[in-house]
Formats: sequence, structure tokens, C-alpha cells
Amino acid sequence: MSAQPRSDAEPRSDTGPLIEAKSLSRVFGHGANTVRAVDDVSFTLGRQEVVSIVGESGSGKSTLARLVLRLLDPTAGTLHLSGRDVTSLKGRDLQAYWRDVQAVFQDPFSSFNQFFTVRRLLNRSLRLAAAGSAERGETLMAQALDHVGLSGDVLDKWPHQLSGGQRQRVMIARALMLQPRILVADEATSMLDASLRANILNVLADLRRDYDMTILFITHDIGQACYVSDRVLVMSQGQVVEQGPTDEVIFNPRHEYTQRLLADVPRLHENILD
Ligand SMILES: Nc1ncnc2c1ncn2[C@@H]1O[C@H](COP(=O)(O)OP(=O)(O)OP(=O)(O)O)[C@@H](O)[C@H]1O
Repeated sequence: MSAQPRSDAEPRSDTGPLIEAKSLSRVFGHGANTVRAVDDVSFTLGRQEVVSIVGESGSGKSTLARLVLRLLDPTAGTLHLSGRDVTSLKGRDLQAYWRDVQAVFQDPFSSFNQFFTVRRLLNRSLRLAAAGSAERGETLMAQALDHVGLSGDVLDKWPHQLSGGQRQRVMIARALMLQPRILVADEATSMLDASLRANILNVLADLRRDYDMTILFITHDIGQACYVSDRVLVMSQGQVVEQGPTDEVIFNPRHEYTQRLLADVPRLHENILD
């Protein structure tokens, strides 16, 4: 299935990065309780790039993801999408942004309304997609499910009738229906067992090829980051301490923190499947 051209009237730069974050910061709390969750972080996401943000628990990965998703306002810094400043979007403009930038989170069960069948869940998202006719909606749904390897049978299932891997694939299908340009996957494979994890990583990798999609993959596991991504950003205490092409970061880590993360994963490739 090929990506549908998007019809937004907004002028955009087609030569620069898709996403550009400049000096993004997010502070929580006050006084002695101040936490600099994201501290002066700059990076870009190129078209069709898969970029991972990796770091230990509390390093600021999810906060950075929420800033990129515009679920959280930065305390300082700017965010551009295709050259357009999206740092302070509100209302309908923000809704339009969410058509371009979609997310898949760690625990697909908690993202589901337990009283909704898969069909109802997907139908609600189709409203955001402004899919038009019911027929077009059905087609988008079937294509998205097919893409993640699920049949139409799941449409009438309830969340508790699906396995963890199936639930996560439904959530990816939901994001796909909106045909976003960017998918933010925040610990999307963390709760899955090894074989399902590899399966979802491969589904994500296919999205770039089949949908021209850009993926921001957030993980605490540098092994998974290396498996899926072109570039890796390493976060520690709210800051990006190292970033570069995946091979460079793995084979020539410059920062002591990266070296430590790598030392914890002696067999990078096998670790994905262990
Ligand atoms: N809403 C909030 N209020 C106060 N502090 C917060 C809030 N959200 C995050 N933090 C703090 O910001 C820091 C970064 O948290 P964040 O969740 O971004 O890290 P993380 O790398 O994603 O960790 P994990 O992998 O455990 O989810 C932590 O110290 C966390 O306690």
C-alpha cells in the first residue's frame, strides 16, 4: 500500500528536516523540587529516518516524546515541522498536527477503552482522519490491519480477547489509518515477549518503506535502538549526551554513559531475541 498524498494547504519546506527541535527544555516543579526533565535538547528528524532516543529510566525520554507530540508545552525552545513553527499550536491547528504526528505507547491495554470493540476504537480515530465515506473508512481500516498482519476478524473483538502483541498491532494500525508522517513509538515493545518484540520492530521498520514514514523510537534498550534505527540519541539526566549514526554510536561510543549502556548489552543483536 502506498502513502496517500496529504492535502494540507500549509506551505512547507521540502528540503530541510521534517522535525527540528531547538534547545527544547521542560522543567517540572519549583524551588528545591525542580526537575529539569528535558534540558536544552536539539535534534532533527529527517524524512523516512528511524531515530531512537535511548536512556535509562528517568533520563527524560518520555518527556521529550510528549514535547514532540505536543502533549506537553516546552518551558523553553522551539519545535518546527517542515520548517513551520509548531511550538505553540492550539485548537484546530494542533488537531491537524496530530494527524501528521501519531504515537504508539508502551501499554496498549491501558490505551484501549475496555468497553470498546476494536472496530469502535478504530472508528473513533477515523473521525480525526476525516476519512469521508463509511466505505473509505472501512478500506482504511482493512488496509491498516492488513499492514500489521491482522485480519478483519479482530474488528469485533474486545481488548481482553486479544494478546499483548495483537493489542500493540491494533494500536499501530490505529495510528496508520491517520497516515501520519511521523510515528512516535514510546517503549512500544517493552511489555512484549521476545518474539513479539522482534515482530513489532519489523512492523515498524516496514512502515518507513511502505508509508515513507519517519519514526521516533523511544527505548531504554540500546540493543533495540540499534536494531531499528539509522541514528541514535543518547539521553542522560535530561540532556542528549551523544548522538550520531547507529554504527558510529555502537562501535565508537564517545560518551562514558553510552559506553556503560553498551557494556550492559554484550550481544547486541541477540539481545533483541533473547
Ligand atoms: N509530570 C511530571 N511532574 C514532575 N516530574 C516529572 C513529570 N514527568 C516526568 N517527571 C520527571 O522528569 C524526569 C524524566 O522523566 P521521564 O518520564 O521523561 O523519563 P524516562 O526516561 O521516560 O523514564 P522511564 O523510562 O522510566 O519512563 C524524571 O525525574 C521524572 O520523575
